[in-house]
Amino acid sequence: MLLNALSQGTMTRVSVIGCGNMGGALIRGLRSVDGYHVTAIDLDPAALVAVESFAEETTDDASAAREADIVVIAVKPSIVESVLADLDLRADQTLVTFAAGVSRGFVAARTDASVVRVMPNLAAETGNMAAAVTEEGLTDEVRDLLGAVGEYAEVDESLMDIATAVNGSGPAFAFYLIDAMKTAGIDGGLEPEQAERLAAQTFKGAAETVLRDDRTVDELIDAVCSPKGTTIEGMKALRESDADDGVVEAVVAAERRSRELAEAFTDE
Ligand SMILES: NC(=O)C1=CN([C@@H]2O[C@H](COP(=O)(O)OP(=O)(O)OC[C@H]3O[C@@H](n4cnc5c(N)ncnc54)[C@H](O)[C@@H]3O)[C@@H](O)[C@H]2O)C=CC1
Ligand SMILES: O=C(O)[C@@H]1CCC=N1
Repeated sequence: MLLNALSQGTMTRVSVIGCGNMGGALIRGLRSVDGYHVTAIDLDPAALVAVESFAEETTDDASAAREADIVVIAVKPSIVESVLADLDLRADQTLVTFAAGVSRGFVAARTDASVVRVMPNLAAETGNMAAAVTEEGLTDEVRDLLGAVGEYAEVDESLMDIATAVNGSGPAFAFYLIDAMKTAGIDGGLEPEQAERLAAQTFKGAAETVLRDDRTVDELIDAVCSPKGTTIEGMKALRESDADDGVVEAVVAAERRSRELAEAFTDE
């Protein structure tokens, strides 16, 4: 059946080069959707073992990427150039680069494939990825791929540094905030497992509400705050704290680092 789908062109062949945290998350996420034939490529045998039950093929041979419709590069930024030097892609292939700070032009200058730059995040694994993608080089095939594992925003490449901070690094900031809520729950007497479940599910539910509900965030906060109730007291404490500043500082620091990284990847 797989062979039929491949020969009829209803299956998109995706090669993922670099199957660590991010490449592995994409591979795991694609396993839950139909229509993708995934080849996992990595030099580290342990990385291939970790994804072998989620991919159709695993190999340490990057030339396997010649068979793909879409080639995803998910190696560390410093390795992108050497990976591209060893790849010989065709003009009818699409190369998706995940590397932070590496410009689309830097990659495009080193391959015949058509290039699109994406800033993904780890939630690809559960189909909840938030990704930013450059308008330049974007095809419906890539839109479908990103849509298969989450939501995406099409942005001008000049916005990639801020996107890297907000949605690329963002999961780490959210994990940190969930942990703070969990710790407060434990301090109040909940078991660690209960506190983690309640805190994480609360963030998940709140995020889902923001995405689906037409009300503004301020209106949603109001909906939780009963007059003379509990939330209003908590919100007073939160508004008087430095919480907003801390989040802004985290995003600004990550954005700044993305710009610094970019300076190392220029052909000028
Ligand atoms: N980790 C994350 O949450 C995110 C990462 N990214 C980007 O994704 C890229 C990968 O990051 P991570 O997955 O965190 O790194 P990682 O270190 O977890 O994974 C990189 C993988 O590349 C493999 N690799 C190294 N050289 C290779 C080669 N020549 N050929 C094939 N495979 C090779 C390594 O063995 C490793 O398994 C980076 O460019 C990063 O900026 C983007 C958004 C989020
Ligand atoms: O920390 C990093 O550099 C990568 C890019 C965004 C998330 N992780």
